[in-house]
Amino acid sequence: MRKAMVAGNWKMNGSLVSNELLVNTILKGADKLLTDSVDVVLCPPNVYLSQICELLKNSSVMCGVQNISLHQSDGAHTGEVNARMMKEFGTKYVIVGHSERRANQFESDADVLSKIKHALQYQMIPIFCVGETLDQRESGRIEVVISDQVLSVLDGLTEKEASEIVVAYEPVWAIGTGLTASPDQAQEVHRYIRSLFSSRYGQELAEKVRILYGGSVNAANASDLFKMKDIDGGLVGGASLKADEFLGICRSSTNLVVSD
Ligand SMILES: O=C(CO)COP(=O)(O)O
Repeated sequence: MRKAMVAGNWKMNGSLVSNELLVNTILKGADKLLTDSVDVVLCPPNVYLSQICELLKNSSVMCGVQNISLHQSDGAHTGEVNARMMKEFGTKYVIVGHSERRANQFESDADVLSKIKHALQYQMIPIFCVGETLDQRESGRIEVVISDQVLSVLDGLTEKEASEIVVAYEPVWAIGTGLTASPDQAQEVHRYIRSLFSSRYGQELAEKVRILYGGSVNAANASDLFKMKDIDGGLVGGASLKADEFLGICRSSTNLVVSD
């Protein structure tokens, strides 16, 4: 059975004061009943990692990061932070291949694969993001784009590594736009992603992989999305900066329809 998961990607937002208020309010609402049924993860900007990990220390809410360096070894890489350093703070998850980094930092599929491998080497779970642009969707290329992104990673992973990652389907046109994919549109792509895992590694492994949806998720639309068979939770941007919205999304995910 797949455990639901909701991860908040704070992107480049926050301050020492606002973070403390946000995390403490989330912690008040994220009781054991909730975190027993959904993995709740907060991914702040790196500079706040120490603060957030400290605030989360005795809770069942987990900490993640938004990126790790492509450079695995310590050394002369000005401005970079590697997986080993993140892990020292107790970081459990790392977002890899987000469309904003693919577009703005020119991260390639090969970079994404390297980062996934670095993360796994330090026992961090990668949240591997894929998704098509509006142009790609409208020109009927969703499956080509998604399979290129997914297979370029699966081709470089062992079966064990593939079983350890989380996938996030984030249609680029739905990120930060208020345009959410409909539950049916999202389910269709999630089912396709799972079928790619299944063709490569068999149904049993594919059924264990968690596939999150991201793109304008909020407390009002989350439960309809999370009811879909292959949607196992969410990767949330804007709404993760508001405690009530984020907790509402986490609660919706506990209604997940999961397979045995
Ligand atoms: O990019 C996202 C999460 O990684 C989604 O962002 P929004 O929820 O703000 O659309």
